[in-house]
Amino acid sequence: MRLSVTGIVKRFGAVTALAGIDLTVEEGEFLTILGPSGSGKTTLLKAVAGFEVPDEGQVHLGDQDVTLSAARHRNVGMVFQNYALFPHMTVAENIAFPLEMRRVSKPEITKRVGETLALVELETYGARLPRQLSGGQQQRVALARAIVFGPALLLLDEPFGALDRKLRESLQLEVRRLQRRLRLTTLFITHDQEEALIMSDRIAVMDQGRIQQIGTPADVYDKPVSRFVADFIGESNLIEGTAANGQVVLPGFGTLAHPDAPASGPVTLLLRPEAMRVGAEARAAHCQAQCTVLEAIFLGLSIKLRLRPEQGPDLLARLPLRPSDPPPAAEGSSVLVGFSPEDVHVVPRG
Ligand SMILES: Nc1ncnc2c1ncn2[C@@H]1O[C@H](COP(=O)(O)OP(=O)(O)OP(=O)(O)O)[C@@H](O)[C@H]1O
Repeated sequence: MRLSVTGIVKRFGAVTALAGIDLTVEEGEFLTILGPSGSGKTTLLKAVAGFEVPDEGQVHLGDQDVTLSAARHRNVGMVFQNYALFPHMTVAENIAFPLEMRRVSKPEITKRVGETLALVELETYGARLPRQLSGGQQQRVALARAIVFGPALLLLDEPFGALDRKLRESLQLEVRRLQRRLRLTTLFITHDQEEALIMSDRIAVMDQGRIQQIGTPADVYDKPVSRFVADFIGESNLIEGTAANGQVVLPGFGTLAHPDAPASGPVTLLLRPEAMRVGAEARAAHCQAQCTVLEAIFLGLSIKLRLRPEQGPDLLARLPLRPSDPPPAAEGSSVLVGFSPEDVHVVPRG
């Protein structure tokens, strides 16, 4: 079901946790709230779930205003970081619990628990206790319990936070597959930008109780609307310049004409490490500078270079690597580094 949040404000004493949030999650959409610690993600999720009453604003699920409804009346499934399974109940009993609360008949419960166990690929685990499962399996049980009753909305609060990297990656894909298959409207919270980019239809980037930008993963990565978003998502080089007479002057790199640059005044350019041209490739670039390679970090499929130009801050470059490629630059050597207008994004000033 469609979720819409309008004008939500929540204060805790002098702290404004949410400073006016407007957000719509379309039916079947996977929307991620991404933001640093303290930005208001959990408070927003609680207002949607019904654990926190906002000071201002409304929450609608479909056509229904649920702003003041109790959590148990909202038909919302939830998964948190710390599993929160009932330790004394078996896996099957845990999954049956929301159905029992809804007074579903015994045979129907047995049927639905079986189906949902199969969905999360735990068919043979129904009789186990949570402590007899791995962390990843427990999280799949928590997911099964959250979806077994066919919720209108699924809320996920850092559900993979406690898992190791490999398990986290496989569960991310599994949850996404399941969410797509069931067309579950999903609101997902994370502070992990990589996870947000992998999983989401859209990402809302939050800071200080406000949504700074909302868009597809490609939008927020390629066209951040502010310095904060550019810096928070992915690795970035932010280069300061000054616009005058249709040209941006970049100390040490020369000048660049860019259609999005202002006519005059300060300009911040975003240059992603993978957009940087190094060595022979830099020769045809509009802007160029000789840089010292401070560090060359081998990453398997690519190599990351930390570069020091004669003027301005250090820069990062990431170059793809094939197994037969010779190392592109040694630490301590000097390389030509460059970029052209199509490689950069002008970060709006706000
Ligand atoms: N019950 C509360 N009483 C007082 N202040 C609170 C309460 N809950 C949250 N806050 C404050 O509101 C702000 C937003 O907190 P919130 O937990 O929503 O952030 P978050 O983005 O989820 O952070 P994290 O990623 O660390 O969980 C913070 O400044 C926090 O200290």
